Amino acid sequence: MIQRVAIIGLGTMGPGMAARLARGGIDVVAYDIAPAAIERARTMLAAADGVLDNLGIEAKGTGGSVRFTSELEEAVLGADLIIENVPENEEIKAGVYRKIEGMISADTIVASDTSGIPITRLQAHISNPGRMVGMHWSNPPHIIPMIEVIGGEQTAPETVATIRDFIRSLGLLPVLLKKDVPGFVENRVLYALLREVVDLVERGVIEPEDIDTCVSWGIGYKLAVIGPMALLDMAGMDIYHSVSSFLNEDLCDRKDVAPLVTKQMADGKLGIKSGEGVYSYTPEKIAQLQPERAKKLVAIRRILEGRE
Ligand SMILES: NC(=O)C1=CN([C@@H]2O[C@H](COP(=O)(O)OP(=O)(O)OC[C@H]3O[C@@H](n4cnc5c(N)ncnc54)[C@H](O)[C@@H]3O)[C@@H](O)[C@H]2O)C=CC1
Ligand SMILES: Cc1ncc(C=O)c(C(=O)O)c1O
Repeated sequence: MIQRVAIIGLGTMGPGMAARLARGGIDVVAYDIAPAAIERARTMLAAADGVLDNLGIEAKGTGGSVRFTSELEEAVLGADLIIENVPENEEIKAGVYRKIEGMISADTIVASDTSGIPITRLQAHISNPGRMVGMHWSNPPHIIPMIEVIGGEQTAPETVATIRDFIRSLGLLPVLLKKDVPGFVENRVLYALLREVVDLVERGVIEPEDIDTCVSWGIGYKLAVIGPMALLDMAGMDIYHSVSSFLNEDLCDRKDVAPLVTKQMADGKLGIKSGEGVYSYTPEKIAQLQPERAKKLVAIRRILEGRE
């Protein structure tokens, strides 16, 4: 029974994850190497809690708790589950595993929120790899209920089953992968789409604002209700066969990072986190955008769950 969870890493994903776990009655101790991240996380946690109220997510039992600490050992002491949530860099993740394995019992489950580093690779950096599993949340983690569960080659079946059941106990949706592939499933689909989108903008086929409208109000809107495999049945496999017979060979299949992305990185234009990316963001715009997006995601989710 998982009752106490340690979250290591409080950046984009950590605070929302902590809020959602606590709402599920879990006691969370959250740590970050950067004190500023811990302070920022306190504000983000409060905001996420407000969104969970708007989502109508009731606290389980008497509700869980979230405590922040700047001491790694305090975070992991007595934890039933460790969620590693540090930058998408294998060496940084490996460093965390090396640090904590002397602090936790050999059978404490260590779950990585990695976006796509194969769990089999991460397992090479921890003792008793059978207790390591992928637990890939989606951003924003307090709103998106689907969590991918990925076993590496050495992950014990009972580890996968424990995390699957834990996610279900929170009222969330575990999706179990049959194979440990780079990017897992959600990000392989997302990155195939993003590769095509960036290519179309880069080639001057369409403006960023217009492709956002096209995708959000076209396939994005549809896919929220009708999954891609079900969409094949709705469109007709014959249509898909005909169109893919000429279109597949024309789709972007680049194996490198698009120049547009490389330039944005070189210019420090990372997006909301740097104030400018594809679009520009003032602090006021950011303060308005995130609750506005949360409100829309909440409304859509209520409808998709048949609660409206
Ligand atoms: N940003 C996103 O949309 C999503 C990210 N992920 C994955 O989750 C993980 C975390 O992603 P983000 O929250 O976006 O990263 P982030 O870069 O926003 O935050 C990472 C946090 O980890 C902290 N950190 C760095 N080294 C550390 C260490 N050794 N010990 C403790 N804390 C340390 C940093 O101070 C920072 O606060 C990554 O593996 C990422 O791929 C998963 C789903 C969505
Ligand atoms: C661009 C991008 N990359 C990774 C992830 C998740 O791992 C997300 C997301 O969760 O939305 C994303 O948007």
